[in-house]
Amino acid sequence: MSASLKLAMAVAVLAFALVVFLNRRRLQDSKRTMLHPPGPPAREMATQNTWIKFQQWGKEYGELVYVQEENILILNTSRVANDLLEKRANIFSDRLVTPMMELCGLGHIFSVARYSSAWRRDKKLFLQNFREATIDRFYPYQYKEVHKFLCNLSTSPHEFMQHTMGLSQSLIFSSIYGLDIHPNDPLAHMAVETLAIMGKAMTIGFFPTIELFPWLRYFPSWFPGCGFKRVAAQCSEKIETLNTVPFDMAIDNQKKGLGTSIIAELAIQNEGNTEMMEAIKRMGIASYLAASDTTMSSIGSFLLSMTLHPDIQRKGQEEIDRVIGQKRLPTFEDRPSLPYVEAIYQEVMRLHPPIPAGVSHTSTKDDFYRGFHIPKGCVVIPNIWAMNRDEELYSDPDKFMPERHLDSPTGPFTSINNIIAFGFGRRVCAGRYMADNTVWLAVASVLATLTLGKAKDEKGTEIDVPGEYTTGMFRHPKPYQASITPRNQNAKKLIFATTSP
Ligand code: HEM
Repeated sequence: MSASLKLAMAVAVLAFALVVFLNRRRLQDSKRTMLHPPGPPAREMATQNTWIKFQQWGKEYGELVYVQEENILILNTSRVANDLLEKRANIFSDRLVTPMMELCGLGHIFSVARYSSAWRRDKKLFLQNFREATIDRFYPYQYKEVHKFLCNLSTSPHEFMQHTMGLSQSLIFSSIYGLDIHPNDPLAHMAVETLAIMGKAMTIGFFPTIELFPWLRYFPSWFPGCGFKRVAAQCSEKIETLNTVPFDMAIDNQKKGLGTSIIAELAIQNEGNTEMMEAIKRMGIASYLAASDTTMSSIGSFLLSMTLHPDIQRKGQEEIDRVIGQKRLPTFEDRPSLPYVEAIYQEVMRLHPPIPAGVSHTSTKDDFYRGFHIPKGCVVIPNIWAMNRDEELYSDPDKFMPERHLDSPTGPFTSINNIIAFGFGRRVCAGRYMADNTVWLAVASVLATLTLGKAKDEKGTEIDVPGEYTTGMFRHPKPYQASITPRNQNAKKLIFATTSP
């Protein structure tokens, strides 16, 4: 090749590179000047009750609130959530996995994992086993655990919060692994602790040093400001134990003929397939981590709502007496005949979503919506709390009012897709059919047999119930005192008949 040809080619390559460079610069500049949705500066972000702050911002800035320095977009109505997270699910289905989450060993838990082929395989496995058509395989476990819950509430009513947690935990261990794990079992304790750390690790602003200086992850835990590493190491160790111990126990039980389970059956079907075995393990731990705090929160909110609203409780009880009578406990077959009970359930899910600020989605490319630019990598927070209190959809939105569902055009028996508490699009709750059944059965069974009310002090004066909730990723009623008694002798007999052999 002649020298002049080489020179010409070099010039051409340089010119091409310059054009690409300038184009990219122009694109970046234009993106920088593109219009983002309005919003406050990052310093106004809260770490407690974030959903309430986001709701207030919604009133100030509108349905879309953008925190530019953090590339965070808050969605305050189901309309915008539907447009972005459902209709544009190809863009808005990723998750943000922060360095802290990675250190905690959460990166591969599929409920919080990145949107990838591994996630798709795990979700498929999950949906195959938790889809609506086969969800009745969990009925026997749900009946057993809810009936045990009724017994526990009758025998030690003051421990109602522990019983609610026990129900949510035992159900998942029994229905997924076939294990009878008592709430005092070290495994159950470990799971509760893991969830607590997980909630913190996923809350923006909770571990500020690692968020601000991600490279600190490479420093030892004794280094000033690196205490988060100790927390993360504990979490990751617990996750490993939760991933393997119940799985191994389930397989062992199956081999010894001590009982089967969905996990053991899947493991046997896929013996020798290491990839699938790992996916089955992940399904187990993902179920546990996603199911227990959420189910417990919903049932806890139901108990609190009945304590605070005796008139509503009475209407629910009257419907059950009228439709089912007092000679048996409610079953899933009764559900379509109990509109008021359904309305109570729907109202609990509306007013008290267990994850009020939802689980964030992340966008995988630039997008434009309503004339606004939503940059790639944007953390999208679906503020379920505000969506469920949208004044355009719900009159007097802060009021516990089951009747609103009876009066709505769709009636109380709406599609599960309309229960916003279960999230959105491709990341929608994978266990929602199971969760929906468990919470409904607990609601109907408690109404059928027990009466909740305010506890009384030694002078016979009612003890106030402030109706307060915890803050954090999961929202739970704070401890309070309640009176829980069987509705009558017949109800007592029904409750204890369920546990007699
Ligand atoms: C009342 C009970 C429950 C509520 C309110 C609830 C709510 C949610 C929410 C809000 C999400 C995030 C959705 C999103 O990203 O938009 C989610 C995800 C998930 N839930 Fe639930 N959940 C409940 C019970 C359960 C149960 C019982 C299971 C399993 C047995 C479960 C398994 C999952 C899984 C695996 C995911 C992750 C889905 C994904 O990332 O693709 N959940 N849930």
